[in-house]
Amino acid sequence: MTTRVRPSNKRCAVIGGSGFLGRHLVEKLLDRGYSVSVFDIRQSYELPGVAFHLGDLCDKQALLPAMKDVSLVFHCASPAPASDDRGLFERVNIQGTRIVIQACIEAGVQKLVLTSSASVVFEGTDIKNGREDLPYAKKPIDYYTETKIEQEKLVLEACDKEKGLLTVAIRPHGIFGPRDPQLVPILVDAARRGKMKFIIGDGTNLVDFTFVENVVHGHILAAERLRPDSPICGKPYHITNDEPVKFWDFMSDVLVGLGYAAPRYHLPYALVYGLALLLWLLALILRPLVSFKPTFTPMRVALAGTHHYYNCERAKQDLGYKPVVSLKDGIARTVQSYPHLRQGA
Ligand SMILES: NC(=O)C1=CN([C@@H]2O[C@H](COP(=O)(O)OP(=O)(O)OC[C@H]3O[C@@H](n4cnc5c(N)ncnc54)[C@H](OP(=O)(O)O)[C@@H]3O)[C@@H](O)[C@H]2O)C=CC1
Ligand SMILES: CC(C)=CCC[C@@H](C)[C@H]1CC[C@H]2C3=C(CC[C@]12C)[C@@]1(C)CCC(=O)C[C@@H]1CC3
Repeated sequence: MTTRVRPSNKRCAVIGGSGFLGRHLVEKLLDRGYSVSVFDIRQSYELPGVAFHLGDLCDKQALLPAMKDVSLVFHCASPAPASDDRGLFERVNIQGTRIVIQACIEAGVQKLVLTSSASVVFEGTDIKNGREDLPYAKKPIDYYTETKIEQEKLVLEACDKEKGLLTVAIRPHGIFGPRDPQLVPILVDAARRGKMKFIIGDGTNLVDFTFVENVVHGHILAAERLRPDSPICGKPYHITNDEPVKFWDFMSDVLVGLGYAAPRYHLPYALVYGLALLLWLLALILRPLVSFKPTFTPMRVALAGTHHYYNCERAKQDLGYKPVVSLKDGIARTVQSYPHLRQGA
């Protein structure tokens, strides 16, 4: 006779646990006494108390062992937005998420916390203090966002008290912090190539950037409050630093902190957006002959030149969320963590 071990509520799995956010989440979960299984396509570190399971999340048979005796699953895996590969995003974020949900049900997992994105409502035009009830973008800015929308819908619709699976989605925005492979490295690369001299637009557009430990805090609060009788079941939550900042001030603080000059010269938004669109079209037409990846994509120009900041009152009310690290401290800790990206290093 086989006895099924009752999943302990301190055993969890982190899908995407080798990534930037995933690893910070794993570290905090360990601090809080959880034992953690990581499921990822790669292993990027080793830590006592963490069991790694390597595989593609689209493969249910590979996923199931990572969910054995686990009551809580965090799903924070996704291909990087910069890959711009529609087929890959659809396979991993949509089909793969269906498989994650099926695996959770089969393995008897009780709670699934998805890392979604605040960008699921962003269409490239201003969002000021956006709440969770804004409609999903009808024209998402890229394939990544298009598939993040479908992914979030799938996870929230899977919330079913009768079947015993409770779900919630966290929507962070502009995550930054130590070990981030995107924001600071892209910025420094642009600065080193002399492309960070210009401010797109008048430089007053406000944006949310969120220190990674605040994003982790939001995930853990959501997981611990997810119960059959709680109002959070099947809902999305914005998690930000709750300190909207001028996009170009944030970029300047990071650049200056690393020893680079802050951007100074203004370029009209419409001109840069038009040029980025032209370059993107050119890259598309020439793709069979030459492959080049422009730094200025329409999506990046929209992110750099519009307001996009979000209200996180719902998370404060329902999750008891409050950022644990201020923007100023987050920037200082981030800058300190990249000695190899300093000017002259
Ligand atoms: N960074 C940000 O500013 C924001 C991120 N998010 C969301 O947060 C989550 C985490 O992002 P972040 O930590 O930045 O991303 P990372 O790329 O650092 O982490 C994602 C991890 O998932 C892995 N992965 C990708 N595809 C698969 C697959 N098919 N099977 C198993 N593992 C896979 C990646 O491996 P590999 O690196 O080899 O691809 C990587 O280790 C994502 O869902 C993202 O959409 C939301 C808002 C903002
Ligand atoms: C708030 C939020 C969603 C941030 C996302 C992070 C990235 C998309 C940005 C990180 C570095 C940024 C950057 C640009 C656009 C947006 C980022 C990629 C530029 C390409 C914008 C145009 C420039 O002048 C150069 C910038 C380099 C850095």
